[in-house]
This record gives sequence, structure tokens and C-alpha cells, in this order.
Amino acid sequence: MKDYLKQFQFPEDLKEMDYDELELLSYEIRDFLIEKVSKTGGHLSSNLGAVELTIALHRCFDTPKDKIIWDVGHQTYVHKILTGRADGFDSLRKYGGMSGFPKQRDSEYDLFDTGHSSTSLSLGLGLAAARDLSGEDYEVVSVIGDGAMTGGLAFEALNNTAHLNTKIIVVLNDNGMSISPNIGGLSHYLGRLRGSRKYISMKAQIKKNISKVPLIGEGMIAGMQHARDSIKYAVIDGVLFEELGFKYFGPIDGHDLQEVCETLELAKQTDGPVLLHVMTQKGKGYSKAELNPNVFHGIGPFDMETGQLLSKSVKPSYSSVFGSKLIEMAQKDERIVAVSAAMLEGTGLAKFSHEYPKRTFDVGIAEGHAVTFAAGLAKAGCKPFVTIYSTFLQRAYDEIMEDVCLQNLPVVFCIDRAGIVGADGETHHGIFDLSYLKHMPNLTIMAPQDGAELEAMMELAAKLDGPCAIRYPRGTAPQLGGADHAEKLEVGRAMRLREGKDADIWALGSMVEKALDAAELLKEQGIEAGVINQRFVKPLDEEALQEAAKAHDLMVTLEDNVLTGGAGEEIDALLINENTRVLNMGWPDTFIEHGSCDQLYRVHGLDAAAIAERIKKELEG
Ligand SMILES: Cc1ncc(C[n+]2csc(CCOP(=O)(O)OP(=O)(O)O)c2C)c(N)n1
Ligand SMILES: CC(=O)[C@@H](O)[C@H](O)COP(=O)(O)O
Ligand SMILES: [Mg+2]
Repeated sequence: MKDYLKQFQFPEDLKEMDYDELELLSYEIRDFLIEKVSKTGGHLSSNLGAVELTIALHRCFDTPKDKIIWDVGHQTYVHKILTGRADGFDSLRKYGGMSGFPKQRDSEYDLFDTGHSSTSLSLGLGLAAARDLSGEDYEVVSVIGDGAMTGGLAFEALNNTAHLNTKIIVVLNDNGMSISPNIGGLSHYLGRLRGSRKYISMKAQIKKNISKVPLIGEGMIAGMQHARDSIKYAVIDGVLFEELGFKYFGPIDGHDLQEVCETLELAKQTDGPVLLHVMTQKGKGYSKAELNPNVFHGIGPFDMETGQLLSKSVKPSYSSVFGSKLIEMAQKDERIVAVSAAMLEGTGLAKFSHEYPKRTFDVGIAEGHAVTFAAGLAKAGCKPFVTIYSTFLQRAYDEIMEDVCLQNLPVVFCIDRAGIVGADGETHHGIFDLSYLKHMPNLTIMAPQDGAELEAMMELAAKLDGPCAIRYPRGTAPQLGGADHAEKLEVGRAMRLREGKDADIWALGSMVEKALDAAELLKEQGIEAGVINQRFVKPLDEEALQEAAKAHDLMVTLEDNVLTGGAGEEIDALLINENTRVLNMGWPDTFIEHGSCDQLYRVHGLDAAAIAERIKKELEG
């Protein structure tokens, strides 16, 4: 078989290939994706579903002059292959290697460093409006999934499109899936559209028959705008997009290269906003991913034959500890409900949703709505546990402030993926939540050192009358102290784990384990460092801090958050008049690249050895 992938360099090569050759290329790309991602891990099923669509897009448009924006960007592996980066897949998502998301630094074909959902329409509209102002001539194409289309930002952009009435092509890549099966009214609506293939075939049939009419046939077609609209209104109910000012094309088979290419060409020739509804299968071409597209949405290295993960942690993750504990609590307290923004599995709520389907609210990719919806639940007497990744919760800043904290409503924010997350990189590290939450009045903020403490904090949260946030990292939950240890949990109280006369390390959450390890390393060098499990960022344990400051020349704060606006900043302010030095350790004011968590802590001086070294140097002055 001709190895197209090897010959292949850049998108213009696609224009020289006929549909048969393009189809052979799509087979090669699928084999390549499965083989490479099975070794490195990554986002597989979305990329398998986008093979033909991506080939067609790069064939029909003159990239990078024509602009293609990918929503979220997790489905850009094929785009990377077609833009000269096939060699990067051996280092996919590894420290110093190729990112799994679009990166401007990597390629002129990557317009934005996307990673958060539902931005592609707004970004595309901005590009189109600027193009119109400058009089330049290029196409703008926003590729958005059916899941991302449920995000509020996408609706805001759809609304604005009619107003701008600029030329933009929106490709709605509809596979019926978000990470889990897609939810909500729009998803049902798209499902009906997917079923209305009749519109495409009827329209084609009518055009074919009429064009046979001698002399007047073509004229009739042109003049049938009114008839076309009435046919359209009659045969498809997909007028939502038409009413929003788009010319709607579809639904078409997103795996039929010729159909996609021809429809894209039609879209190019059409004035004004166009929405092309493409139906694809998430996981296409790899049976295990076809059967379980959610499992292979984001997956670790796996055995290609069996589809099984090559390594599985035996210790429970923080997410699974959270999910199991919430089930146990919900059994005793019927006020408890769970709210998720399209991340039931990732946040450990899948089992809870099976046990308590009526008390589980998956609102789609809609974090702002999730929070204000939870405020409504709380106002009416429920005890909502809103579980959202730290980075995605950024979307709900105003709702947390205005609809929950200002109202002083008893909403519990379970902030998963708080801290460095690893391979997803800059767009996904949860290292800003303390900075965007700490200044919100009425909010209690806590971080567990291990699984047992997470459970204790959840119990405590359920008893609080006002809003609170519990933040915990991706990955396995250590067991540092026994369950009794967690029972001594009191709001605003830290817990001393180790005495030490030379320095006192105030560690938060997942950094407690590193602080204990660092203290051991320092002890080997004759330095006695105390370790305190800070537990609460708000309210601070001011009494314990001031007491510790009086007894130590050096106070160290340690957090898995950026220093700017972090927990350490509060401690600085509190101890400003104490006769002690404060060393703040956390993430610098920048976006942290991708890599394994261990590598990132090491490279950025936040692993135990570096912490010990830094404290030693500070003491030596
Ligand atoms: C603001 C935000 N919330 C949640 C996510 C997590 N997330 C990444 S991809 C995805 C599902 C996207 O579904 P869709 O757009 O249909 O793409 P598909 O994977 O089906 O191709 C979700 C929820 C995110 N990236 N950004
Ligand atoms: C693309 C995206 O945003 C999600 O798939 C995210 O990568 C999931 O992260 P976890 O793997 O930490 O659940
Ligand atoms: Mg989808």
C-alpha cells in the first residue's frame, strides 16, 4: 500500500489527491493515531471521529491563510499530522514534547492556545470582524463539537452572529457525545436533525428533477428560494440556526470525504454566516473506542489489542474518595444533591448518578449556569455539592461571587484538579482557584492533606450554613494521618504534624506530603523544620500563625497555587509586624507547561528535595 502519510508534508499536498487516495490516507492516519496514543496516552476517540473532517477542511481551505479554529482543541491530533507534526507524537503531552492541544508556539496553523470549551465561535467572529475591517480576504472556520455547543459562550456568539452578519463558516461536529453522552435540549434537537437526512436527499432530488426541465429548469431553481424555505420548514425542524442568521447545511456524513468536501465548497460560495452540521462517530475506526467513546476520550497508555490501560493505580483517587463519600452522606442526608458541568466521570460522580439519578444534575458544559443553578437549589433547602475542575470553575467567577457568596448560600464547591494536573498543560492546571476565590466574602476555603481529610472536610462542609470550597488535586489520594486525625477538624484551625525549631513549614493540601518529606531531608542535614497542615485558607488560623512566628526565625508557606493571590500572601500580610522572615513557595506568575506532575514539581523547584534545599539556603542567609 502506498504510504501517503510518509510522503505527506503540508495541507496543499491534499489538493493533489483524489478521494480514493484521501480515503487511504484516512486509514493510515487512524492506524497512526491508535498506535501512537496507545503508547503516550491522550485524547483518542475525538480525534478518531475527526479524521475525514480534518482532511477535508485542510483540503478545501488554504490554511494557514484561511483560519481554522478548533473548539477545546483536544481533537487536533489529525490537524497536527496534516500540518507537518506527525513526528511530534512520540513525545505527545510529555515534558518538552508536543502539546495535546493547539499551541501558537508550535505552528502557524495553530491560531489560539485553546483548551477550554465553547470559545471557537467568539474567536472566529472576532477574526471575521477584523478581516472585514481590514478588507483582507480569508475564510474563517470555527469547528465546534455538539458538547461544546451547549456552552453558554457559544450561544452568546450565535446570537451575535446574526447581528454581525459576517462571513463565517461554523462546522458543528456532532457525534452525540460530550465526554459522556451529550445532554440537554440542544442535544435532543440535534438528534432530530441527525434523523432528518431526508432534507438533504429531498433537496438534491428536487434540484436534480427540476434541472432536467429544458430551458427554464435552472431559472426555476434560482427562483425557488421561497419554495426552498417552505420545503425546509416543512421537512426539517432544524431552523434554529437559520433563524439565528445562519444558512444551515446538513446534516451530512462527516466520514464521507467527498460529501464533506463538496459541502465545504458550497459553504465557501455562500455569503454570510454558514453552519455545516456534520455527523461523526466518536472513536470511529477503533472498535474499543467506538463502543466506549467516553473511556477513550482521554486515556492513559493502553494495550491496542485489548484496549486495557497499561497501568492502573491501586490507590483510590481523590475523585473516587469524593464520589464514594458523597454517596455515603447522601444516604443520611436527603438534602444533598450533586451538580456537574459535563464531567460526571472525571469528578467521580458517575456512581453517585446511578445511585441517585434524581439528585444528580449534569447541566452540560455550563459552569456558570451550574453555580447559579446550585444557588437556586440551596435557596430552596438543598445541599448542593458543585463539582467542577479548578480550571473550568474559572468560568463561574461572577456566579460564585454574586449568586452564592453575596447571598451567603450553603453551596459546597468541590474543586477537583486543583493544583498542577500534568499532561494537559497550561489550559488545565488548576493553580489559580485560591487567587480567584480567596477575596470572596463569606466563603470558607479548605484543602485536605489526604483522602481521610477530604471525607472529614465534606462532612464539615455539609454542616456549614454558608458557602465553602474544598480543593483537591488530580490523582491518587495518600493516607497521611488516620481517620481519627481527620476527626479533629475545626473551622479555621490548622494542625501541627511535626515540631522543628529552625523553620516552620505551613503546607496546604497536597503539599503537606512534600513538606513532611522535605523536613526529613533537612533533618539529615541537622536542620529541624516543623510542619503544619494548614487545612484552611479562609479563615486563617491566625492564633497558631502568630504563635509559630514568635518561635521561628523562618516561616515557610507551601501551596499548589500561584503565589499571586495565593494562601501564602495572606500569611505574609498577617505576619508583617512579626519578627520573622516568610518564605513563600508556590507557582510563579506564569502559565506552566505540560509534563508529568513529578517533572513539573522538580523543574519548578517544588519537589521535596528542592523545598529542603531552598529552606536550607534561606536559613544560611
Ligand atoms: C469550560 C470547559 N469545561 C469542560 C471542559 C472539559 N471537556 C473537554 S472536551 C469536553 C467534551 C466536548 O464535547 P464535544 O465538543 O462534543 O467534542 P467531542 O469530544 O465530542 O469531539 C469537555 C466537557 C473543557 N475543556 N472546558
Ligand atoms: C479535553 C478536556 O478538557 C478534558 O478531556 C480533560 O483533558 C480531562 O482531564 P482529566 O484527564 O484530568 O479528567
Ligand atoms: Mg461531541
